[in-house]
Amino acid sequence: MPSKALPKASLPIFDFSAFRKGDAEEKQSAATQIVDAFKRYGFVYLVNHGISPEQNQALFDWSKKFFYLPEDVRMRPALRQPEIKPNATSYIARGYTPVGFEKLSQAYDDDGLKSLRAVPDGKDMFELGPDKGIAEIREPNRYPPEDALPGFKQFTSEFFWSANELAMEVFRCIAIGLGLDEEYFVNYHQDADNLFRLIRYPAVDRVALAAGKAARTTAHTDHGSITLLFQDDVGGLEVEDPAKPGTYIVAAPIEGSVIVNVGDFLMRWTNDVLKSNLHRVVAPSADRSLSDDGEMTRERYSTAFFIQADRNKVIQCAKELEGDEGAKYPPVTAAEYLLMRRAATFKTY
Ligand SMILES: O=C(O)CCC(=O)C(=O)O
Ligand SMILES: [Fe+2]
Repeated sequence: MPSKALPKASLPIFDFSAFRKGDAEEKQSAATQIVDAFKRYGFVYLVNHGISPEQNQALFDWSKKFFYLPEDVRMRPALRQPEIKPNATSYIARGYTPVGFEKLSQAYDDDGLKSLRAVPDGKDMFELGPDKGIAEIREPNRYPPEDALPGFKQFTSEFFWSANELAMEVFRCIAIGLGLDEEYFVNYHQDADNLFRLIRYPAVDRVALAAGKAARTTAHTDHGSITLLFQDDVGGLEVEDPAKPGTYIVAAPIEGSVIVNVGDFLMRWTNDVLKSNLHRVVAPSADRSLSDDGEMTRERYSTAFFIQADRNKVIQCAKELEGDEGAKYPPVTAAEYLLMRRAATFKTY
C-alpha cells in the first residue's frame, strides 16, 4: 500500500501565535528565530497565523469555482488580463491569465528566455488587488459578472484584507528580529499595493511532468517584499537548499499553514541580510498526488499573496543593516524595481 502520509517538511515551522499574542520577551524571541530562518532559507511555515482553517478551506473552494467557470466567461475581454507590453508603465496585473503566458524564470537574456519558454508553465491564474485606496483607483480589479459567481468578489476582498493584516504582522516580526523599529516596514506598505494570485495547475501527464516535458513553475525568486503562499494537498513545491545549491528541499503541504518567503526587493532593502531563495513547482513525489489510474498528476491549487511596497516611496538600506561594507545598492522605488523585474516575466514576442 502506498503511504498517504505527508512527506516530512524540513523547512522551519513556527507557531506564529508566540509572536501575535506573546509578551515583549516572547515576541522578541519568536522574531529572532523567524528572522534567523529568513536569513538562512528565506522561507518559513507559519501555523496559528490568524487566518482560520475555515477561511483557508473557503479560499480553495472559491478558487476551484472560479477556474471551473465556463471558458467563455473566463476569457471575456473585461476579465482577461491585458497583455503586458515590453514598454509597459505598470507592473500591476488584474484579472484572468490563461495557461502559457507567464514563464517565471531567472533568465533575462533573450536566448535564455526563449529556450525556457519552449516548455510553458502549465498554470492559469486570476489576480486581484485591493478594492479600496489609491492602488484600486489606479488599477481597478477585473471580476467575472457577479451573477456568474455570486459571493466571489466579497470573499476574495475579505481574504485580501485578512492576508494583508497577517503580512503586516510578519513585517513587525521581521523588523523586531532585525533590531529595527516595529513599524519600519509597515510604514512603506500603507497602500496595500499587493497582488493576490489564485493559481490552478491543470492535471498533467505524470511522465511528461517528471521528465521536464511539461512544467508547473520553473525555478525563480519572487520580486516583491514578501510572499504568503497557501497550497493544497497535492505538493510539488520545492525550495533550494542553501547548504547545497542546485538541490532542493521539499516544501510539503502542511494543513492550515502559510508559507512566507522573502522577495528580491526585501533582500535588496535589507542589504542581502535576508535571503530571497529560489523555488519551483515540480512533479510531486507522493502517491496521493496522482489520479486514480496513476497516469496523471492531479490538478493543483495554490494562492500566492505578493506583498509590494508603496510604489513611489524611496527605499534604502537601514543604517543598522549596513554592516562593514556599507549599503550595497542605491536607493530605488518599488515602481522602478518591480517594473524592471516584471518585464522579463511575460511573453512579449
Ligand atoms: O504554486 C506555488 O506553490 C508557488 C507559486 C510561486 O512560486 C509563484 O507564483 O511565485
Ligand atoms: Fe514564487
